[in-house]
Amino acid sequence: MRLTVAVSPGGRACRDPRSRRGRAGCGGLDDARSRSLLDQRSGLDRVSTVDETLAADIDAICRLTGEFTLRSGQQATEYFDKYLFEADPGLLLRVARQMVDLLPDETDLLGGLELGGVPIATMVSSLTGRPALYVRKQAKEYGTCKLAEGPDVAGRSITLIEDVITTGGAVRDATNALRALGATVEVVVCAIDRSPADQNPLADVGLEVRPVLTKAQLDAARP
Ligand SMILES: O=P(O)(O)OC[C@H]1O[C@H](OP(=O)(O)OP(=O)(O)O)[C@H](O)[C@@H]1O
Ligand SMILES: O=C(O)c1cc(=O)[nH]c(=O)[nH]1
Repeated sequence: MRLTVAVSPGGRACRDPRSRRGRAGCGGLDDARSRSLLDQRSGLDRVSTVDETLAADIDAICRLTGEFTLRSGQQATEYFDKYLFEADPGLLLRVARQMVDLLPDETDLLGGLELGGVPIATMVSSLTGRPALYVRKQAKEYGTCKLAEGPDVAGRSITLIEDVITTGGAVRDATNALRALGATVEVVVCAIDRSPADQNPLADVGLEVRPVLTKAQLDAARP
């Protein structure tokens, strides 16, 4: 089943993405229809295709249990292996389509964070026609010596594209680095936000987090 709904722009601060995502059955998305919906993206009203089983499908393929050390140094008994959805072309496309609706209109560049944000940013770039940027953890030490690979970032508005947010540390580092290069960075769109509910882990750097899926949604989607 495919549903089409009208939504208003905004992110974690001004709308609850849960309100437009459910759990019950949904088949594949129609390419021509989605393209035509994307073409309508302008102004304040957006029309989205709701993917009702995305949370369940992502959870089923990505959630691992065990003992994991996270990037932040935290210990966890669960880990969302984003590469398991990114390596699946259908799932990657479905996540990217949901991200399209979360993008601020003023986005100049889609900044995919190394490594897991890169394939997502590339897919979103392909869907929207907006250029991608590939943001390294550290600048290369040879060749162009760039941290952000792609177009020049000075004076551009960059929306960050991330796979998973836990503490927000990786996104904070990228935000600070890009701002130091002269970019405007105000929003991060992520596939999975597993940070504590109802807190913005990036409020300290003035960044709005717009998740496709939260940990609570993934928990709720479990059979
Ligand atoms: O919000 P944080 O506490 O910073 O944690 C989330 C970050 O940790 C992972 O990075 P990692 O370096 O493991 O990812 P990669 O495989 O994408 O390089 C993930 O891809 C996020 O970038
Ligand atoms: O915090 C992390 O490092 C992290 C958590 C997670 O669930 N998945 C991931 O790729 N990284």
